[in-house]
Amino acid sequence: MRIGIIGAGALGGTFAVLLERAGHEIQVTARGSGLAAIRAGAIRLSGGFGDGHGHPDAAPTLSGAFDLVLVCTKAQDAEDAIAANAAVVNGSPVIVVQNGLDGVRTATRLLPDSDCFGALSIIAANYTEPGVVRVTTRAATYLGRGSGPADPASKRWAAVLSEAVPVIAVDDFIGSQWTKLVVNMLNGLPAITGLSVQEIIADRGLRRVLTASMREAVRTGMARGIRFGSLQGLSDSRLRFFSRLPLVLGQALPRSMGVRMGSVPNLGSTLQSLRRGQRTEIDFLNGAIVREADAAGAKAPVNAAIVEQVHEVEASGTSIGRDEVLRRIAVR
Ligand SMILES: NC(=O)C1=CN([C@@H]2O[C@H](COP(=O)(O)OP(=O)(O)OC[C@H]3O[C@@H](n4cnc5c(N)ncnc54)[C@H](OP(=O)(O)O)[C@@H]3O)[C@@H](O)[C@H]2O)C=CC1
Ligand SMILES: CC(C)(CO)C(=O)C(=O)O
Repeated sequence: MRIGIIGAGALGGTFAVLLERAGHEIQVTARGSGLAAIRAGAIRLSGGFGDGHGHPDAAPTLSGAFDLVLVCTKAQDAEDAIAANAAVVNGSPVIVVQNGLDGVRTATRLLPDSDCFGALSIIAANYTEPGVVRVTTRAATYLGRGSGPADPASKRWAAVLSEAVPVIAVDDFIGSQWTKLVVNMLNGLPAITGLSVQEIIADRGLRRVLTASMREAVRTGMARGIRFGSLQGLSDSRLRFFSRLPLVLGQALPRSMGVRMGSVPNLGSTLQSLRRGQRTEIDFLNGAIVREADAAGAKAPVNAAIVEQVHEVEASGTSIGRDEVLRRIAVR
C-alpha cells in the first residue's frame, strides 16, 4: 500500500519505519531539521520494536494518491497540518494517531470525503534528535471510531497495520479516548518538573498529585456521562472503583501503569515538546478535563493547576522543582 504520514515525529517516525519494514511504500511530511535529517539519511528507530532504518520519501506536504494516511501531529497542530494536506488527502482513509478528545472530529470536519478513524497508542516513543526515535515502551495501539462496537473498516485497518505493529480494533472509541486521557495524566508532572514518568510515580508526594489528577479525570468523565472504554486492563468498572478510593489506596493505579511501562525512562510526549522549545499539548490533555468539568458544572482544581504550571514552564523555559510543585498543589 502507499501510506502517507503527516508528522514524522516520535510516533509518526515509529510507524514510518515499521510500516516500511512490513513492505509498504511510505511518504512522510517533515520540516526543517527533521526533513533535512530524513533526506540526508533515514529515520533511525531503536528500542522496543528493534533497531531499524526507514527511508521514506519526505517532503513538507504529501503528494500523489494514498491508500491510507496517518496524522501523527500533536493535537494543537492537527488542524494546520491536516488543512495543509487536505487537497491531497481528502477522500483517502485517515487515521488520527493522537491523544485528547478532538482528533477524529477535527479530521472529519476538514476532510469531508475521507473515512476518518482514531488511534490511541500506548507505545512510549522518544524523538531524541532530528530523524531519530527511541521506543522506550513497546505496547499496543487501539483503533476505532464512534461509540459502538468496532466496525468492519476499523477491524480491517487494525489487521493491515498489525502486520507492522500491534494494533487492536477497539469498541466504544469515544469511551476509550477518555480512558487514554486518564492515562495521559502521566504527562503533566514530567513536563513541569523535567522528571521522567517513572520518577514521578516513584516519588511519594508527586504520585499523590498524579493520583489526584487521575481521580479528578475519572470523576469528570463520570459527571459527563462517559462509560470508559477498555484499554490495557483499564475498564469502566475498574476506573469507577478507583474514583471512590482514598488517594492512599488509589495510588495503586499509577503504580501499575509504571510497572507496565518498564524501567527505560519515559519522558512522555509533553516534556519532549518542551525540550524542543515547542508549545505543548497540555490544553488538550489536563486542559480538556478542566473544560469538561466546567461543562458538567464541576471543578477540576488539580488539573487546572497542572495546566497553569505547564504554561509557566513553556513561558519561562525553566522546570519547577518537586517541592515547589507540592507546595502549590495541595491534595487530600
Ligand atoms: N510520543 C509518544 O510516546 C506518544 C505520543 N502520543 C500522542 O501521539 C501524538 C503525536 O505525538 P508525538 O509523536 O510524540 O509528537 P511529535 O511532537 O514527536 O511529532 C509531531 C510531528 O508533527 C509535526 N508537525 C507539527 N506541526 C505540524 C504542521 N502544522 N504540519 C505538519 N507537521 C507538523 C512535527 O514537526 P516539527 O518538529 O517540525 O514541528 C513533528 O514531526 C500526540 O497526540 C501524542 O500525545 C501517544 C502515545 C505515545
Ligand atoms: C502513553 C504515554 C504516557 C506514553 O508516554 C503517552 O501517551 C504520551 O507520552 O503521550
